[in-house]
Amino acid sequence: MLCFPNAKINIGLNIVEKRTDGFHNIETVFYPISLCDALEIIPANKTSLTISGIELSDQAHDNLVIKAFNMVKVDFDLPELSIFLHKNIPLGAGLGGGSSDAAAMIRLLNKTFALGLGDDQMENYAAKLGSDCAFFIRNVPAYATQRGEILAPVELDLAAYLFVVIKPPVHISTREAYGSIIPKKQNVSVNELIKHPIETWKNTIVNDFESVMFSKYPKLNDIKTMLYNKGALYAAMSGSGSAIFGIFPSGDIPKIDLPDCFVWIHQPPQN
Ligand SMILES: C[C@](O)(CO)[C@H](O)COP(=O)(O)OP(=O)(O)OC[C@H]1O[C@@H](n2ccc(N)nc2=O)[C@H](O)[C@@H]1O
Ligand SMILES: Nc1ncnc2c1ncn2[C@@H]1O[C@H](COP(=O)(O)OP(=O)(O)OP(=O)(O)O)[C@@H](O)[C@H]1O
Repeated sequence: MLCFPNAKINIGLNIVEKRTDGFHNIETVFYPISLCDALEIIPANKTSLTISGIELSDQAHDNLVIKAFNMVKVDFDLPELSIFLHKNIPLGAGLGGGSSDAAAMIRLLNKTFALGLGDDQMENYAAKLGSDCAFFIRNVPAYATQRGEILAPVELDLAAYLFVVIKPPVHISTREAYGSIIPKKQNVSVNELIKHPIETWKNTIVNDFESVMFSKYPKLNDIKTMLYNKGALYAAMSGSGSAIFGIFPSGDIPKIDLPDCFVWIHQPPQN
C-alpha cells in the first residue's frame, strides 16, 4: 500500500518554558501543506528499507519509519516488510518530514493489517517517536501545546491561498535550536491571534526561533523580507527552520530566483 506523507508549517511558535525532562513547553498552530514524500509497504520475507530522493545520512535502523514499524510490531503480529521511502520534503527544515513519515507508517500499518487502532491510540504511538509526530495522525490544522503533542483542532482554512516554501542550504538541528532560546510566555496565544484576518498576522504572530536564527543566518531574514516584497500576506520561518514560507493571494505566481534553494510553490485549484 502506498501513501504520501505531507509536510507542516508552524503558524506562530511560542517557546513558553523549559521542562524538567529537557524538552520545552510550546504553543503553536500546525498547518498541513501538500509538499510530500511517498511511502510504500509490501509484505516480504525480510524487512528492508529502500530510500530514494533527498539523501539521508542516517543508518536505515535510525529511520523514523523503521522505528515506527518496530514500535507497533511489539504489540501486534506483523509480517516483515519491504519499505520504499521517497524523500522530497527537505531535512533540517522545520517542516516535520521525518515525523510525517513515521505517522504515515503507523497509519499504513493500521489500515493494511486491520489493527483496529483509533486516532487517539495512533497519536499515543506517534508521540513516542517525536514531539510533532502526533499531529500527522489526524493531519488537520491544530493548536498544539506542551511538547507539541497535545492537539486541539482549529478552524483555519487557507485553501484559497498560494503557498511558497523556501529552504536555503542551511541545516538547523532542532535540539540545538531549542538550546539557544530563552523561553518566555507571550501575552496572547497563537490560537487567538489566528482568528483575526491574515493581513494582521504580520504584526502579531511571532515564531520565537526567528530572532536567534536570523542573527545567526541573516539570509533567512532576507528570504522573509523578499517574500513580503513579492506580496506575501504573511511570511515566517517554520518550526526551528531553516524553511521560510509565504502565504500569498492566489493568482500570479511570484517569481523566485534563488538557484541555491529548494523552492516549492502550491497554487490553489483555479475554477
Ligand atoms: C520545532 C518543531 O518542529 C515545532 O513544531 C518541533 O517542536 C520539533 O519537534 P520534533 O522534530 O518532533 O522534535 P523531537 O524529535 O521530539 O525533539 C528533538 C529535540 O528538540 C528539543 N525539543 C523538541 C520539542 C520540544 N517541545 N522541546 C524541545 O526541547 C529536544 O532537545 C529534543 O531532543
Ligand atoms: N524518514 C525520515 N525523514 C527525514 N529525516 C529522518 C527520517 N528518519 C530519521 N530522520 C532524521 O531526522 C532528522 C530531522 O528530520 P526532519 O525532516 O523530521 O526534521 P526537521 O526538518 O528538523 O523538522 P522538524 O524539526 O519540524 O521535525 C534528519 O536530519 C534525519 O537525521
